[in-house]
Amino acid sequence: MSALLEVTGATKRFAGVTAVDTVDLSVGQGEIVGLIGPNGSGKSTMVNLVTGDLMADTGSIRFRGEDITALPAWKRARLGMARSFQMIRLFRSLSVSDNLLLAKHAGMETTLGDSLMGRAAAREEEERLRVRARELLAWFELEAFADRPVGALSIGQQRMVELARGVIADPTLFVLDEPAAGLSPPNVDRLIVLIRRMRDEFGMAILLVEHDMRVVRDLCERLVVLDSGLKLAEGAPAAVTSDPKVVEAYIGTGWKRHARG
Ligand SMILES: Nc1ncnc2c1ncn2[C@@H]1O[C@H](COP(=O)(O)OP(=O)(O)OP(=O)(O)O)[C@@H](O)[C@H]1O
Repeated sequence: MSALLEVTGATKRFAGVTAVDTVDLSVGQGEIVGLIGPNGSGKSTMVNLVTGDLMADTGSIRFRGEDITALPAWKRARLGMARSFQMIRLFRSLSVSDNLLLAKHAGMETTLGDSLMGRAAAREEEERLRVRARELLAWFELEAFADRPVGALSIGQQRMVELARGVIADPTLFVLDEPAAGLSPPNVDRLIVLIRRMRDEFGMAILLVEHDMRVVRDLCERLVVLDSGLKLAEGAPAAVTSDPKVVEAYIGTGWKRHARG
């Protein structure tokens, strides 16, 4: 069976720096794959190549059997790709509920859709969307915050809103860029449970960039390690995190401490 996502030989250079160097990466249907590596190893660049926020200089990307190498981010989103960002990107002055509704609208051809469906049908669609947003807010235990501006929420709650905002688009692949960043240990525990449930209940595959080794080891079925833009290792988390060349790449970065913790 072909992979859901198949990146072949992706390369991205920035003035003198090869941030990602001929990297292959695949994610299967419903699989949770972790992308790890020391600071500056190319993880964010790789994620941006997958989502279309950056275009690869060379290499190809296939998603759901389609060549998406030249597609912009919004077209990849429409094909079923969602993402979260390292620095949370939400509309801080808008309510939690409106952030979800806007996310779904961004994936719909609203103007064209309205005229094609007629106003009654558009209203029905709007109502369906509101019901789905309420369901998801309950799923993420955010109902009590539905009408609050996002900016008034804690970082942990904002991370949950980001996840809900991705899930409302019904993605087949959700790309998460450091979802545990800035979370307290109890919130990291909760995040691990929720991400696994997202995959199990909604059937989506997850590509995860993460520095927190507990998250990576608890959640991921496969790890891909980058170092200086190159793929250094790939495999099951236990084998990869004890691989001497992976440990060596991380020496001096503080990761060994996390890895043992
Ligand atoms: N827009 C850019 N312009 C120039 N150089 C860049 C740009 N983006 C990334 N780089 C460089 O590419 C390399 C890889 O960076 P990238 O952010 O992808 O690494 P990372 O593994 O995500 O790092 P971190 O773990 O610190 O987030 C680094 O040397 C970085 O300085």
